[in-house]
Amino acid sequence: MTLVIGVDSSTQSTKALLVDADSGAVLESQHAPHPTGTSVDPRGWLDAFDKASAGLVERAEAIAVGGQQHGMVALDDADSPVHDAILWNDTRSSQEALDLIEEMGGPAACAEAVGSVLVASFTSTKLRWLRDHEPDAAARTTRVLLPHDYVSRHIVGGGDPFTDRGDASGTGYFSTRDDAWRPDLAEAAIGHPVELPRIVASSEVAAVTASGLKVAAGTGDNMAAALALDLKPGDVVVSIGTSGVASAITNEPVSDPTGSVTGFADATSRFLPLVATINAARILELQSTLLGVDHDELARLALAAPSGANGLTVLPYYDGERTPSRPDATGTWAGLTTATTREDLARAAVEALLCSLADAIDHLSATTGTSPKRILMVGGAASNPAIRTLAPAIFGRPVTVPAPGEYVALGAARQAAWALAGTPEPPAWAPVASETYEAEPTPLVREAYALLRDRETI
Ligand SMILES: Nc1ncnc2c1ncn2[C@@H]1O[C@H](COP(=O)(O)OP(=O)(O)O)[C@@H](O)[C@H]1O
Ligand SMILES: O=C(CO)[C@@H](O)[C@H](O)COP(=O)(O)O
Repeated sequence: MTLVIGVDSSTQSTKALLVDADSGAVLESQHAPHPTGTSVDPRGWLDAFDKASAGLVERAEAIAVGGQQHGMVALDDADSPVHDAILWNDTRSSQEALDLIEEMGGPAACAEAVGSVLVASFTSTKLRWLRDHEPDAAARTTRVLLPHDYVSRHIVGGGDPFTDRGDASGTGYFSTRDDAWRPDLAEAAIGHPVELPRIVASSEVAAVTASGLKVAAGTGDNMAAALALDLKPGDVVVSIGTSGVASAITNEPVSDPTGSVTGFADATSRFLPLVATINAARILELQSTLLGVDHDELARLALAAPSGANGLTVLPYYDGERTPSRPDATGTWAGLTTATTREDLARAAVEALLCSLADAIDHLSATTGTSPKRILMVGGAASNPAIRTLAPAIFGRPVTVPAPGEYVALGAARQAAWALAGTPEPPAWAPVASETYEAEPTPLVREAYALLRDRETI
């Protein structure tokens, strides 16, 4: 049996899967936590990789890493980080995003140049922040990597760094349309030329370790999930991890001058327009903590309350928000009374998360011009019974939930198997088992949410 490893170096942890390259069957799975916060020492991810892959690496022929998108890993000429990695969900560079957009000629010109209108998530805005707030660190920066590139290079043990078009398209210095770096934009962001990783196709081996392990290009986590789920045009994936995401595959690049939809490339030769929110699974985590319950009890409470939570509505932009672009936002609760119950509080939190994701699906449909034929739901919080039960009601459509699994890591494993085979198309693996949930739509919940969303302006 030929074995490959797929890795997900995500916001909260590293997950590693040992997978049969021919069938896609997952044989073993391990994980290790990441340092917490939105600005972290990236070497913590290397330690997590070492722990999560221990005992698996020796048995595999190839490996690939899917990683949280956008994070800035700025290195000096000795390959040491000049600063903590600033992550996709750190909003400190929101003003820098506006400055860069203006320098590029406005939102439409920016979307045309790099596929997306910049927000604080994009790597280039973090480089500009470094230039203006940590000039010594910026001056020492010779090379800029993305989180997954940094882990891949650790696996190889040095050498020329590499990445792929999918993750590169989230930097703000890559042209999705032309499929090429825009080194001029990286230079404009940080103030001097920097070395960028070589771009490698998913079907190629990027490097080979001293022990003979083949390392594929790797990609962004959302691109890896698309590869695992074998997405086709018309499918929409909703992912509920630290970030909330709605994404779809298109054959042509997408450019949205309003900035709601980012025009990413995927890990094949197609495109992955995507809407991302900063607040997702943590909305439920916060609610569980405040109520003093675990995930299952939160679900039980939420399902025991009526639709609309007796008039209680939450705008869940707790940590600032990216879509809509409200970097300074905090959460807002409306409709609390002395009759409000614990059940209502749980229900309102679940409905808020789903309404935010329903907005994301609507943005995606409006920009791609197609309504979803199928909605797939993955990510840590997709296993929550209240999320599964209420998602079809809030989205107004059936929702298909693949069997619980690490789909980013599985997509990375499929890329590793693809690079090993060197074929024009990825290996054909059996479709993942899934269950479809249906419910009567509850449009009044979305109407109440939209009123609150549009009433608040920060
Ligand atoms: N049953 C559940 N109900 C709600 N949230 C859950 C459940 N299981 C896991 N989560 C949440 O999912 C998140 C982790 O999901 P994951 O997709 O691995 O995130 P990331 O990729 O951002 O690291 C955590 O915030 C965790 O609390
Ligand atoms: O910023 C984005 C997408 O543009 C996020 O989706 C990150 O890629 C982090 O993903 P998770 O760790 O939450 O899965």
